[in-house]
Amino acid sequence: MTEVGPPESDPEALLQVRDLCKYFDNESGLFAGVQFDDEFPYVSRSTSDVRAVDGVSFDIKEGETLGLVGESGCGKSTLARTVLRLLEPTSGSVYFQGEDLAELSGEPLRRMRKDMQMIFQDPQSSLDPRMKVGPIVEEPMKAHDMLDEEGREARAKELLEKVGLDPQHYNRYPHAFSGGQRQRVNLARALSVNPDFIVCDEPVSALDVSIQAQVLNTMEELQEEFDLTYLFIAHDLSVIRHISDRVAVMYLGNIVELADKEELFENPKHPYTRALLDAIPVPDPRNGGRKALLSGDVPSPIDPPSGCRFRTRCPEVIQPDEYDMTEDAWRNVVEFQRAVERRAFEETDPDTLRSRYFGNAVPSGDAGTLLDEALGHIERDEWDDAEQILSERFADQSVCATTTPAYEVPSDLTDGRHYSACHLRRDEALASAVDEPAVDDAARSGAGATEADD
Ligand SMILES: Nc1ncnc2c1ncn2[C@@H]1O[C@H](COP(=O)(O)OP(=O)(O)OP(=O)(O)O)[C@@H](O)[C@H]1O
Repeated sequence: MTEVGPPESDPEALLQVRDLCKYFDNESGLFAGVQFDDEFPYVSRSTSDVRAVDGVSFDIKEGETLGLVGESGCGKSTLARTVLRLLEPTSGSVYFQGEDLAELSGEPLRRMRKDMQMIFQDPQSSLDPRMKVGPIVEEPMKAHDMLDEEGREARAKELLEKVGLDPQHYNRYPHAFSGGQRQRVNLARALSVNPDFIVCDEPVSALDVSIQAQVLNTMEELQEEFDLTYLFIAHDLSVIRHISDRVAVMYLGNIVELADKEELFENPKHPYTRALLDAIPVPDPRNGGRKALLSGDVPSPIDPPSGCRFRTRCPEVIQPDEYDMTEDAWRNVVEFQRAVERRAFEETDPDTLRSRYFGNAVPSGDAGTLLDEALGHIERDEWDDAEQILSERFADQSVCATTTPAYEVPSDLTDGRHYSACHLRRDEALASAVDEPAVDDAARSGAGATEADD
């Protein structure tokens, strides 16, 4: 396990998450996923764990909204549930108001949970259709023995009004409300126990765009009025931009970038963040609606890439030190290696492949010899051998594969900190650490980078 989140912790933060991991066993059965070794103790770690959250660290300050964004399946919901200890962490720690949640159980944990509420994506299924909305809002108060019956009803009505609903609708059933209104009922329910912190897991994703902004505005007003702190999860960057103070970008179980909102959107430092921003739909249809999308699939969280998780799709993966290819020749090698790995073509003739993939720049020297060997294997239909040469001698030799990146870089647009898990930022991180030697240990010693351990 390797810590790959922002390294420093703010002791004043409301929530401190440190090196948090949540792995799921992907198989069932007595010996499923267990590897047998020749030596005692004979059994080592599970080989089929889904590493949904793998070494995540961040803080959330009181009163702020941290946006958490990433593609479907990157681990956002698992992270949220593990932070709230609805899921037991595999390792790592979560401190809330200075208390280690792992140390709590029974009544103290229950009390702490009152201060940490969650709102889910689907307002339809999170409301019991057989219950009227008044009692739905009162339910958490009842569970925590808050107020008497009359007091709870009065508070429920007051909260319905605060979230923008008619308190007269206390006796209506959820089906009588629209999607946006149902999400407002969820908000009222979460607020009923007077929490400090709310995890909002895609709360507006199921709503029409026109309704989304209204619900987001209400959430901002409530934050102000009730001194709330939000962890706000969304895959939609425009929603994240609307509501967040700071933004964390997640990819395959890791946080790859974290910065103030303005800094992140205007000055993204991680190629994955840039790719996400480039994929935002462009309103002008003459631009084709969307700009470049990421190529390739997200790798499996069961066997994630070593080093930087994004390296197998990264357009800017770094050339191994041992070669001295031109920028174009290296890009061509990367593209060819990925095409061979995906078996993206059937052509086997070396000259045709050379002109198709290396028209503008062919590697020379040792790299050229290796490429010739790989092309020879393809000509003989030995695809696995070609793939092995290209992966082992090129992709796996990159610093992006051998070392896990974790850098603190200067924030150009705001006073906040800017974390970027990308080796392209190493020099920047080191230079800023030299300017301000006391700032951060993580930006030294390979700027927090660690040898890949997988
Ligand atoms: N109970 C589970 N058992 C095994 N794997 C799981 C379990 N829950 C989640 N996963 C896997 O963990 C990874 C992260 O899932 P998670 O739902 O946290 O992602 P997400 O970013 O919230 O996605 P989405 O936006 O689609 O909800 C995925 O590969 C998912 O298949």
